[in-house]
This record gives sequence, C-alpha cells and structure tokens, in this order.
Amino acid sequence: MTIIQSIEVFDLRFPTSTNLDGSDAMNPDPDYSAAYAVLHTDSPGLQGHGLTFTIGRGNEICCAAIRAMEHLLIGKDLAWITEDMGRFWRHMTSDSQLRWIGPDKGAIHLASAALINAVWDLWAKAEGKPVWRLVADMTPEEIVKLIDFRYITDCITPDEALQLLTERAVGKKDRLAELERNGYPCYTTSAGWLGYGDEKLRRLTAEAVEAGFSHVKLKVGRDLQDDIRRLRIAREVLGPDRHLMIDANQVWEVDQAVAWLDQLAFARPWFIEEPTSPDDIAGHRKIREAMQGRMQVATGEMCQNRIMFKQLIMESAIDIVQIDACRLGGVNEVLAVMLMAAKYKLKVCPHAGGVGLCEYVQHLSMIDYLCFAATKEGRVIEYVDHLHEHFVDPCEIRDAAYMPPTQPGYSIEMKRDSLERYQFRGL
Ligand SMILES: C[C@H](O)[C@@H](O)[C@@H](O)[C@H](O)C(=O)O
Ligand SMILES: [Mg+2]
Repeated sequence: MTIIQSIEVFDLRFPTSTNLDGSDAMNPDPDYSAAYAVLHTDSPGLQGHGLTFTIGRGNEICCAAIRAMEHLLIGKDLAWITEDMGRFWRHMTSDSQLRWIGPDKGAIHLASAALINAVWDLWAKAEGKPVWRLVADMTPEEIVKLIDFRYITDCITPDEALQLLTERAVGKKDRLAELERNGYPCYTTSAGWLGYGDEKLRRLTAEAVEAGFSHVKLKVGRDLQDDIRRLRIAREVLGPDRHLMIDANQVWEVDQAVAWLDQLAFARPWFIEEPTSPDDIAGHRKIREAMQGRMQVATGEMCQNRIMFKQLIMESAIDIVQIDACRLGGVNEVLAVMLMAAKYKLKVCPHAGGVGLCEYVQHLSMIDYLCFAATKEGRVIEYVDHLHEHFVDPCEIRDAAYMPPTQPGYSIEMKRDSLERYQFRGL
C-alpha cells in the first residue's frame, strides 16, 4: 500500500520575459511559470511530482485549483488508482461541485493535469520505470483501461481501441530497439521567438542548422512585412530542403489568416500553427482547405480537451495534432487523443514551448511511436532550449532527437533549490 498523505504546492515563476524568450504575437512577454505539486506518501522516499504550465499572472489561480482538488487524492491508495486508471481519471475530473467551473477546461483542468501527472510520476517511480516505458510495457488491454472514453465513443469505442492497439503492437520490440538507438526527432523554436531581432534570428537559425535540426519554427502574425522579411532570412539560412514551420498563436480572423498565409506561402512553411481561435473547428477546416497542398495546419496547445480534439480530427480541420501534456488533463487524456489521431492517421507533434513541457512530451511521443501510431514518419516533437537546468532529470537531445529517458518517473521533478528560489512571493 502507498497512501497519498499530503500535497505541497508551489507557485513558480521564471523571468523569461526579460529576454523575450517565449514571445509570440499573442503573448509578447511571457514569464514561464508552473503550478507545481508534490505528492507525499507513507512510503519512505516515494513522492510524485507534477506541474501545469502557465505564463505568469494567473498561476496562483491554478495553485488554488490544485488545492481545491486535493480532497480527491489525499488518503487514496496508489494501488486503487492504478488498478483502473480510467476510473481514477473520471474520479479526478468529475467532482460534482468543481465540475461546474470546468468542465474539462480552464484553470480547473490545468490543475487536474498537475495532479494527474504527479500520480503518473509516482506510479512510474514505484515501478522503477520512466513513464514512456511503463506504458510501452503494457498489453493493449491494459492501455485501453487507462482511458476514460466518455464523450469519444462516436469516434472510437474501447473495443475498436483494443483492435487498433493490438494491430499496432506488431513490431513493438523492433521499434523499441530503434528508439533506444536513435531517439525521437525534434524541431526547435528557440531561434524564432517574435521578440528576437533579425540578427539574433539569423544567428540562432544558423546554430540550429549546425546542431543538426532539420525543422525550425518561427513566430509570425504581428506585422506582415516583418514576417516576410523574417521568413526570407530563415529560408536563406535553412536552405531549400529543411523544414520551416510558422506559428501565429491565434491572432487572426479566419479570412485574414488565409490572406496573410497567401503572402507567406513563398517560404514553403511545413505547417501553420494556431492560425485562429483554438475553439474554431469550422475556421480551421476553412483555412486547411484554402492551404491544401501548400502547407499543413496544426493546432492543439490550447485545445482544451479530448472532445474538442475529436471534432478537429473527425471534421478534417487539421493535419497535425499538437497535444499538450498539461492543457489536456494529464497522461490519460493525452492517450485518448493519440488514440483518435491514430485511428484517423493524423500526425501527433506535441507542443513543448514552456517550462517542463519538453520533459513531459518526450514520453508521450515515445508512447505514440511504440503503441499508437507505430511510426515516426512526418512527426517531430517541439524542443525549446530554456530552463532545463532546473530539472533533476532533464531531457537529453542528441543529433536533434530526444533520447529516451532512463530514470524512473515522468522527468518533471525540479531541484529543491529551484523550487525554493523561484517561488513567487507577490509583486
Ligand atoms: C508563450 C509561449 O512561449 C508560446 O509562444 C509557445 O508555447 C508556442 O506557442 C509554441 O508553440 O511553442
Ligand atoms: Mg505554438
């Protein structure tokens, strides 16, 4: 028995806005932040760590939401949780009173991710495995049990899921060996933050090429002439064959997006990310239709739950499913989305522009490769080169690929010293 006895919560804020790291057309001055939870148990030395990502103000609301949910977790036995994870996820997201301020969206859902991911960290540590391996070692039946199918059975039922996962399990052993050798490819966004000047953009893009990246993402959407100039620079440095992605962070109207993208198509973007509101499924479809054959459409970092993703996927509104480890309600809901993407053969390319997101999503793409999609073809994980020094087991990039984590857990535990030092103490 491992009983969760208490939960410690930290409001962590890193001053990334000072250098405009992470800046984009919608978020010009983000301070990468985390509402961070530590689950203390009665098993000596065994803790679970989890965080949800925000960009500064409002992080305290997520911390309060974590506190509001703690009664759902304190006193629970890890064995009860893991015996039926789908049931546990429903338990965490269905508190009858809290649900009113969701459901499955906003600060309450972000908070559920911090706690649910902390439980995954705890479980993986108890099993002595990294999260990706914990799931990869499961049978298709066990994986199906991790998922709450509420509201997605019109897309995929548990029986269909079992069939799909059984088919995709073929060749898993070979993929595992391949993954351990080569890792999972990634792209960098670190060169292209909107607040960076042209020279910095040129230098960082050249460094990305030097480091072996074949995919680089740039922020767009504030000023058309700036975008044209910046894309020219990036394309020149990248050469004709490397992939250039662009991200507008939701600033455009639907028709404006189409008109703006017509002007940027010369740079042959591999995808446009978040061209408009994350809630606009028909809008994404319209943009996708207009861009057909010229660039793919990606979204997801602000797609609040599996139901929204279901519609984006089933309505042919996107090409690329950008799961986020804590916008969705933790690992379980991400698995639900990866399952739908696998059924519809859409590519999953996780979002990781934030603190801790790289550490999280590497596990998710590895699970996707081993169990769901069974391929890495046309898929890349985002990578940003910020704040990894705060983690006990930071992600490791080799030749523009994430190497599979080897330490038990979800790679999200921060150093105690960082937890103390970056605690927000008010303005
Ligand atoms: C404010 C943040 O840095 C965002 O710009 C970032 O998450 C971004 O959208 C991304 O795709 O990485
Ligand atoms: Mg983005």
